[in-house]
Amino acid sequence: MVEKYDVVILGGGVAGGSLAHSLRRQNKSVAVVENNLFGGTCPNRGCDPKKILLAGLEVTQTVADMQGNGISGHVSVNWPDLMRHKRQYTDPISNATQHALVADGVDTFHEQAQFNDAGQLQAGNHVLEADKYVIATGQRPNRLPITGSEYFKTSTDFLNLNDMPKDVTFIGGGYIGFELAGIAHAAGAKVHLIHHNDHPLKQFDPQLVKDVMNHLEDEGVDIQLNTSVTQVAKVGEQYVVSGEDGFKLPTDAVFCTAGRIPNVDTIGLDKVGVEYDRHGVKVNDFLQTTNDKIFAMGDVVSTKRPKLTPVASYEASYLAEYFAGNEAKIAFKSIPTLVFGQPTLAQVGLPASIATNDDHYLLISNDMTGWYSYHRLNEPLAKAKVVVDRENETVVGATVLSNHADYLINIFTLMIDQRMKIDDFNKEILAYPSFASDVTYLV
Ligand SMILES: Cc1cc2nc3c(=O)[nH]c(=O)nc-3n(C[C@H](O)[C@H](O)[C@H](O)COP(=O)(O)OP(=O)(O)OC[C@H]3O[C@@H](n4cnc5c(N)ncnc54)[C@H](O)[C@@H]3O)c2cc1C
Ligand SMILES: NC(=O)c1ccc[n+]([C@@H]2O[C@H](COP(=O)([O-])OP(=O)(O)OC[C@H]3O[C@@H](n4cnc5c(N)ncnc54)[C@H](O)[C@@H]3O)[C@@H](O)[C@H]2O)c1
Repeated sequence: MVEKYDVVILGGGVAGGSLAHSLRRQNKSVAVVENNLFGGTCPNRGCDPKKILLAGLEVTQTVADMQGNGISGHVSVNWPDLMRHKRQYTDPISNATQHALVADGVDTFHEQAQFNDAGQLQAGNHVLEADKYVIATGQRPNRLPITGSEYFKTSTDFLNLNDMPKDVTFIGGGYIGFELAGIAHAAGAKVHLIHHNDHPLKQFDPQLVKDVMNHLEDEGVDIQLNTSVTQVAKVGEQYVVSGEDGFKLPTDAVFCTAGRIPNVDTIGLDKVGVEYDRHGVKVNDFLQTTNDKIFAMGDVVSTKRPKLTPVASYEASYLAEYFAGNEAKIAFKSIPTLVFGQPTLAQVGLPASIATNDDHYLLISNDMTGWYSYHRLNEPLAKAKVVVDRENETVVGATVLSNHADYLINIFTLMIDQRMKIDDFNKEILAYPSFASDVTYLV
């Protein structure tokens, strides 16, 4: 029997779940098909569990920074306890998310979703038919196609490690490689981070990336740039990572952190004429695919924009409005991006480099390390670069490196999106002393 809906959503992650709830508020009949954990990557195996495990780094680093400044005695991470702390949060997520959908009147299917030859959606033994379909199947970890790739572990494995190995290696210096390297180091592992060229974290300000790397190296993390890994072999209980020019590294665990690939290959897109490339499903300015009944949103979309949770939610909100009859094109706002750690590196809007070649912009750089807010906890690194549009007297870009860069970058994001005049911002009465009140000294 064919089950009919207004909208069927493939993938019950951040984007899929959020759209389903919004569509129920419009009294539309909705089904969500999820083949793994409801809630998707972010709360189960991404942002949230990662940030809980980062607590280990935050606490140990803060105590270390404060030695001799009123704090004595070191603390260490008990990984199994920290993992239990994480699981207390993550274990209930999938069931709770599915129950919330069901309670809202959404039909949920715990099945692999795939289009069939008739253009309907097959979900196990169920055949679902809808006026509109939305692909929100996200991404999965990339496995570099080298000899021994079967030995690779992924970010999902890392976020579920029962015990922290003594020596761990990450291949790929992107967001995930850097964030997990910081967590593993704080948990007591000897950490190696191997990157194939000389610009890891290529989306970020190169000088501040250098500061992050110097800091990690001072802490004892081994960073190998310009090293292409060609093989992983199992030797006894260990693994040996080999690369060009005789590179050899014995280690206890190898995590492939060399990017993520969109889940486009197993959902029958060719049967319904939906085009995609290696970055994901191709969409127009209405998030519509090359089949006008089928839309796509979130990480699975082919785009150069950062693939992040708030972007997935934003696209879900856009589609809810579009399906309600508001047919404006999607317009993106500034997207702040962060590499969480101690320090955290955060960026939004135009990069600092733009101001070096264009007189239209003024670059204001500050080393905030000695400032009150950072002196308090004796933070070793606190820097900010703010790009100002000279004519309009507004902030158009910012990069921040500090343990609390996430607070500041959100303030700069608001200033950019609201096109707030710097003078107007400086007239606000903000709680003092706080990171936000420091912004007046940064612009
Ligand atoms: C380790 C890690 C850390 C991250 N940290 C951050 C962070 O700090 N901040 C941030 O903003 N973003 C972060 N992200 C990115 C963030 O998790 C994603 O941008 C977000 O989850 C995207 O939401 P989505 O709904 O598009 O995809 P997902 O949340 O991945 O949801 C897609 C869902 O579709 C399901 N699915 C796939 N194929 C099928 C199929 N054939 N049938 C049925 N279901 C299917 C999947 O199981 C999944 O549940 C992180 C990601 C990772 C991996
Ligand atoms: N804090 C956050 O917001 C956050 C955190 C984690 C993940 N994410 C999201 O998840 C996505 C995926 O993260 P990611 O770190 O896996 O991807 P990424 O694209 O950021 O980084 C992958 C890195 O691996 C490198 N690489 C590629 N091939 C390699 C090779 N053969 N050898 C060595 N290095 C190689 C790339 O040059 C790149 O620097 C991000 O783009 C982001 O959207 C966000």
